[in-house]
Amino acid sequence: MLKAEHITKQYQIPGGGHTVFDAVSDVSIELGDGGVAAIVGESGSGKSTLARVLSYVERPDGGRVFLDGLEVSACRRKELRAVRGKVQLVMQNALGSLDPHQSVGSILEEPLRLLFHMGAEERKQRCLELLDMARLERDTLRRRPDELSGGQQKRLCIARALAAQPQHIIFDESFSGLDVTLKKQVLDFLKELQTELQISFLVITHDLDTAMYMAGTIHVMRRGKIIETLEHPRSFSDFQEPYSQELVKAVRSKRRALQ
Ligand SMILES: Nc1ncnc2c1ncn2[C@@H]1O[C@H](COP(=O)(O)OP(=O)(O)OP(=O)(O)O)[C@@H](O)[C@H]1O
Repeated sequence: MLKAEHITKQYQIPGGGHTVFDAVSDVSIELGDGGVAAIVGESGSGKSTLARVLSYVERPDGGRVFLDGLEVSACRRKELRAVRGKVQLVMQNALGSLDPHQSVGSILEEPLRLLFHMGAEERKQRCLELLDMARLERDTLRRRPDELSGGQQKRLCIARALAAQPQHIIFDESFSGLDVTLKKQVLDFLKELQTELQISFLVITHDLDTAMYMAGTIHVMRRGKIIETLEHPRSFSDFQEPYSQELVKAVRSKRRALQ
C-alpha cells in the first residue's frame, strides 16, 4: 500500500525572488495493492509533481509518504535502497527517458544487475521474459531505442519498469503523443498486464476519457489540490464539481471533433 498524507510541495515563482507557491497543496491519497487509479487535471495542476513525490524522486515540503508502513519520505538515501524499484515512474517522453547509446538488452539488464545482482545467464533469461510480458519481439534485444516505433518505445519503458518487480507503477502522461488507434492498443495492453500481474497502476492524464477507460478510482486535481474523488463512476454525470464538468466538456468536444 502506497499512502501519502497531507503532501505539500513548493517551488519558487519564476522571477519572484524567494517567493514560493504550492505546486501540490495538502494532498492525501492511498493506492492499494492491485487495481488502477487515475489522477486527472489540466496542465499545471500539480499531477507530475505529486507523481515525483509518490515515487520518492522528490521529497515533499510537508506531509508524509508511506510504502507498506515505512515512511519513505523520511528515509535517508541508504535506507531507501530496501524499497528501491517498488514504485516505478513511467514518463511521457519514452525516447527521452531511454539511453540512445544502449541496446534494449542492456537497458533491461541494468535494473536486474543493480537491484537483484543477477548473473549474466539469469539476466538474459529474465530479459526475454520481460520482452514477452511487454509483447515485444525477442530480437528487439539487440536493437537501440531509436530503432523502435513510438508504441514499441512505450512498451520498452513498461518492460524496464517491470524489471524492478514493482508494487506500483505510475504512468505520467505516458500515452500522450500516440495516435488514437495506437493509444487504445497501449491502454488495452496495460489493462491486460494489470489483470495478469495484479500490480497497482496510477494513471496520470489530462484526459478524463483515458481515466474513465482505465481506472476504478478517479481523482480530479486542480491547482495543487484533489478536489473530487470518485469510486467506479458509471458515467460523466457522476462528476459533481464544476471543474470536473469542464473536463467532461473537453472530452465531449474532442469526441465531436473526431467524428
Ligand atoms: N522543478 C520545478 N521547479 C519550479 N516549478 C515547477 C517545477 N516542476 C513543476 N513546477 C511548477 O509546478 C506547477 C505544477 O506543475 P506539474 O508539472 O506538477 O503539473 P502537471 O499537472 O503535471 O502539468 P502537465 O500536465 O503540463 O505535465 C506548475 O506551475 C509548474 O510550472
